[in-house]
Amino acid sequence: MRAYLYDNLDTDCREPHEQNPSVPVSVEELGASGVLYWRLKDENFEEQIDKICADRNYKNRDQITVSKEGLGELFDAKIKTFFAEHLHEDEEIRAILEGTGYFDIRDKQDRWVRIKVEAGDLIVLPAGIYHRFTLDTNNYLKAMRLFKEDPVWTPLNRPCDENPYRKAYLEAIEAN
Ligand SMILES: CSCCC(=O)/C(O)=C/O
Ligand SMILES: [Fe+2]
Repeated sequence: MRAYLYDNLDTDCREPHEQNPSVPVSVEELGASGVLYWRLKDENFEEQIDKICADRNYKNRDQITVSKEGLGELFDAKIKTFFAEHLHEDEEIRAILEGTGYFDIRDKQDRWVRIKVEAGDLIVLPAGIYHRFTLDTNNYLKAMRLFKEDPVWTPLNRPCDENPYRKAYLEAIEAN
């Protein structure tokens, strides 16, 4: 995982969009926005996932392959939905199994922070954070999705500042 400020240029979102000079963002800084990160080791990948699930009460899981082959005729629509700025009323928890991609999150100052993920990364975006996702130019990512309850994925597109989960999120990071 590597995170940095996004350059905001209006070009292909699958390009790195790293500012020049780069402005790196640390795991601690991501933590200030409520984002959690673990690097999972190959040797006991499943055990580590199981422990995080037990500790954080994640009861369900499934897998998604974000690629033309994996999503078939839904690919273009899904890619568009993933990259529209949105929030969820639950945590978004993704363990990357194969491939690479980018999660962009809005930091406390409402700047885009780009998080490059690869196999072995587990990332938790808190409920209420504005974010989006895109593949990179490799066009392939396979992830395990973890859920506290039933596997539902409902994006609420920005603006939804009056949403109670958005308000709770802002209060939590202010108190942080
Ligand atoms: C890498 S999983 C697909 C993207 C997704 O589920 C999501 O919510 C993006 O914000
Ligand atoms: Fe999302």
